[in-house]
Amino acid sequence: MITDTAIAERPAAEQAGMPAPDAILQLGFAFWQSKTLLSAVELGLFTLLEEAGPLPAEAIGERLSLHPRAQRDFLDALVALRMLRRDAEGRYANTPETALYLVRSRPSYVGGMLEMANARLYPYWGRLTDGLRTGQPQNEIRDDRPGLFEALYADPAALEGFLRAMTGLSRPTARAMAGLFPWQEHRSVADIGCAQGGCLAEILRAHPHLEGIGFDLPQVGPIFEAFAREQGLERRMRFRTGNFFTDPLPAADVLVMGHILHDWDLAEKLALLRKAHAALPPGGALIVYDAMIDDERRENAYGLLMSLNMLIETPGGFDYTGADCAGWMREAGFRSVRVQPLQGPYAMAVGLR
Ligand SMILES: C[S@@+](CC[C@H](N)C(=O)[O-])C[C@H]1O[C@@H](n2cnc3c(N)ncnc32)[C@H](O)[C@@H]1O
Repeated sequence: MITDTAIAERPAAEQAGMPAPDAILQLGFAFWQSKTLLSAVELGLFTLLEEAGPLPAEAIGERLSLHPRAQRDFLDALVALRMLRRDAEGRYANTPETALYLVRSRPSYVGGMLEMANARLYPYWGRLTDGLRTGQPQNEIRDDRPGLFEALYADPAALEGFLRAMTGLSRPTARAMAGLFPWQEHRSVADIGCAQGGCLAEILRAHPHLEGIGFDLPQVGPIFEAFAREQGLERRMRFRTGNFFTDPLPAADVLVMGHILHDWDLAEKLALLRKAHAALPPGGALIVYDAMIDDERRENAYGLLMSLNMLIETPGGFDYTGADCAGWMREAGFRSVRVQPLQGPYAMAVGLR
């Protein structure tokens, strides 16, 4: 995006031999693009276009109750952002990417995460400066409510939205993990803090010899079980209720902790790693995955921003580098610890008991 100011400033900057301000301005206004996409997901635009498209602006406006003043700019902005296509007759349609990932009925849908970003993270990130000053969460638990999961899970719609969001977020990483870990050497896997079960389903589908357990808080059980049935995996993935701080972890050859350690402070992270070590049989493995920050803390902007998201969302959580994680795992007793990239900003740390 090039703003008017950037256009006016660039020749002046170039003439004076100075760097142009474009990158700064684009980053500063990146929320315009982001919120336009998030509103399109909230409105179900991509799903509508898949079911009834291609459609002209007026028809979309009518179906989604958009004000006539907003219709064309909203849709054409999405064309310019490469999220929609417009044909010669002025009808709008999905791109191959939005058709695959932003249509609600598709198993490849990643919009659950964007729905949560729109409903929760977008307003809470508006208070980032308060979080930076106070070190306190800026979400539902800002006013001393018990904890993130207790607050979320008290509201069934928020619970379902959050769990669906986790599936959207973790599916590409789970797919990479399904291909990059030697699953053929193991028979069972337990996903600790499994949410809806999206990660487990990807692993089990790729490796038909494996049996899986999803371990999570009791409120998650019915949603996990419904998802397992939907995936046709109800015989191979079972739910075990438990609290990973106070209850024993399930027995399995491989334990997975995805997006778990980053929710907690250092003492809690170490307690979870020790507990995983104690629960595994000799030769068993722990896989930790997160948007691990590069060891120099210079490159993985997503991982670093995810850590700021933990500042907004939790009392003590933070993201960490692969070297941090490997060090903690060794401290907890794991051997042969290695860190391996998965996809995008994600990496896994694997350690053996
Ligand atoms: C950020 S989500 C990660 C979900 C999933 N592993 C993934 O990567 O998509 C954290 C999960 O941990 C679960 N959880 C939080 N506290 C827990 C506890 N004390 N015991 C068991 N599960 C817990 C939550 O219910 C949620 O499903």
